[in-house]
Amino acid sequence: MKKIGLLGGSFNPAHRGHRRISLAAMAALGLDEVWWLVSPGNPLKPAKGMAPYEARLASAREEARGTRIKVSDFEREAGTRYTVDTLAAIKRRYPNDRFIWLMGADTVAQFHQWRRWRELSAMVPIAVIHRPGYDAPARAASAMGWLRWFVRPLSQAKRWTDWSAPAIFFLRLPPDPTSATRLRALDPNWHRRFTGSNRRALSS
Ligand SMILES: Nc1ncnc2c1ncn2[C@@H]1O[C@H](COP(=O)(O)OP(=O)(O)OP(=O)(O)O)[C@@H](O)[C@H]1O
Ligand SMILES: O=C(O)c1ccc[n+]([C@@H]2O[C@H](COP(=O)([O-])O)[C@@H](O)[C@H]2O)c1
Repeated sequence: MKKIGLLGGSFNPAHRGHRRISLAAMAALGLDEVWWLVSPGNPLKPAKGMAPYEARLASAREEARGTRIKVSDFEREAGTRYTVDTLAAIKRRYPNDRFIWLMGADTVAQFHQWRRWRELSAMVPIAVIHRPGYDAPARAASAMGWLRWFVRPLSQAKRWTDWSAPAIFFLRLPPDPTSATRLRALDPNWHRRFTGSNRRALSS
């Protein structure tokens, strides 16, 4: 049995924040691996401004290099877009492994808009990762009205495989202020580095 953290994201582009929180979560939760599930398209985000899938995947591979982070195109392969469907498919395909869903505190505000989010919460434990500026809004989020009944103390975090879902806790890791929004503002054409002839030049 492997213990695996799942970090779903747009990775538009992947950045040092993703890498840092994944490595810190690995240590805090005793994970064997973290899988970055590169989303073909977040159902709640506009397609406009989303770089091509291959570029996002390539940026994630570069950022994850040399670690136990595995970059996965599972959602593209399985044809799933909603996390509840992705988790069902992953659990079917890897019945002997244990999974925990990792998400930054900023995503909790919209969690009540995710498809069948209560059902999703009953499928795997959830670790909410500290993100500067988002912790208080996360605790006050709409979904927390229900999820708060299932909050676990951080002191039990390493024993998450003993828990039955729903189970959620707030993981305080060294904060990292990096965001893809900011990186896109600095370099709107970041994806060119990972596409077409540039990509071939880089890898040769
Ligand atoms: N610096 C960070 N600290 C904590 N969590 C983060 C950080 N960056 C990203 N995450 C989390 O990683 C997951 C994937 O994030 P995503 O690919 O959307 O990056 P992002 O920087 O949040 O992008 P954008 O600014 O475009 O929304 C989400 O759960 C997000 O909350
Ligand atoms: O399942 C849903 O309804 C749903 C709605 C919004 C976001 N998600 C997932 O949330 C993860 C984070 O997305 P993002 O774009 O904020 O990086 C990613 O795995 C998305 O597929 C999932």
